Amino acid sequence: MSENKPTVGVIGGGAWGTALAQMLASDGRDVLLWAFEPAVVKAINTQHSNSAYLSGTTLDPAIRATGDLGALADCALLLVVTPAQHMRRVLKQLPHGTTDLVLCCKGIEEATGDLMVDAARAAAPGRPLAVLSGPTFAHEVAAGQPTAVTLACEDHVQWDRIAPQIARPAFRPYFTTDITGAEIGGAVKNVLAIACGVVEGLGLGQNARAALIARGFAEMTRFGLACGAQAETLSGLSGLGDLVLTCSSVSSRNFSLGKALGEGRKAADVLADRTTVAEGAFTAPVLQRVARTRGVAMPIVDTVCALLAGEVAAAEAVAALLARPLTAE
Ligand SMILES: NC(=O)c1ccc[n+]([C@@H]2O[C@H](COP(=O)([O-])OP(=O)(O)OC[C@H]3O[C@@H](n4cnc5c(N)ncnc54)[C@H](O)[C@@H]3O)[C@@H](O)[C@H]2O)c1
Ligand SMILES: O=P(O)(O)OC[C@H](O)CO
Repeated sequence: MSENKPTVGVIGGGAWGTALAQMLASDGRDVLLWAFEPAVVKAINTQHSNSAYLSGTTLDPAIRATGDLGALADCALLLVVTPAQHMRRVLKQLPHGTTDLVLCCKGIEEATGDLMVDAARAAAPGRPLAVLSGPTFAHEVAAGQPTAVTLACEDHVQWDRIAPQIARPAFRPYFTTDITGAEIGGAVKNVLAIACGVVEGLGLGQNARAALIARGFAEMTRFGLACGAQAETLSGLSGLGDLVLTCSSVSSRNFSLGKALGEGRKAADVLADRTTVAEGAFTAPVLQRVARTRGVAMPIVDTVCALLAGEVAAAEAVAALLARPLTAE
């Protein structure tokens, strides 16, 4: 056990929770990771691996796993890395405490339309909340490759508590107090990445993908501003930065879902074949609902919703987008 550095807890043993644990352990600190599946707990503790969600990485022995959320009670900081739709239920099982929760999941809660921060506030009252989001493929972070993120905090006091525990030579957080903006960027980019994957699956070329990224960013910005986000956050790491990453690579589960749709597969079939999460598939319908309530036009998001629901074929969906009335940029 490390003598000087407090143990950090990670809630969620998927690719991202495991990669964050590996990154956190890289300065010799102990990390306690809660995983949902007993087999993942066992594999981390006995084989120092998580082949179910992050294959090919030998985990630092300073990472221990548990299936008991109560075991995290003494951790100095807790990173929350469950899928968005499971977060509220998991946090309700966490013992009461005043340790900071750093929310690392990207999505909007389907049942309520809540951002993660609102769901977490209700599920774990009394805990200070921060949001970590940005262009972060898990396998690259686990391999120690340079990565920068937005760490949205309530204030400088919270930042001073959390940032030193998270920053590493190759993992660089940037400060903002715009928690809403950091959340919205991460949630909306997943839906837009599905659209970019469709373009790839249909073989429509690089011009079309760049157009979708730019017009998608316009949708993200309209929605974010309507929800009180700051433009600087939306054009930063957690917004535009993550949008560019996720819209450019089949390493993205959202992009690869879209690619499969473009190739003619049904969303339900693609998702049934996976154990990993494509958050955009869950966020898209609730994002559409909230955007309509707020009077925000999001035609690309609408198109993704129609595709996911199987209401339209990919080629028709693209044709309909291109046939919209000409307008100002
Ligand atoms: N993978 C990445 O590169 C990455 C990067 C940044 C953010 N994120 C975000 O992190 C969050 C977690 O994604 P991930 O990639 O680590 O997951 P993953 O796709 O690798 O794994 C799925 C996770 O879901 C969990 N799970 C399944 N059923 C559950 C249940 N009933 N209750 C609680 N947990 C359950 C599994 O234990 C596993 O941890 C998502 O919101 C994702 O958008 C992922
Ligand atoms: O694989 P995706 O599409 O969930 O993207 C992972 C991360 O959010 C990229 O920042």
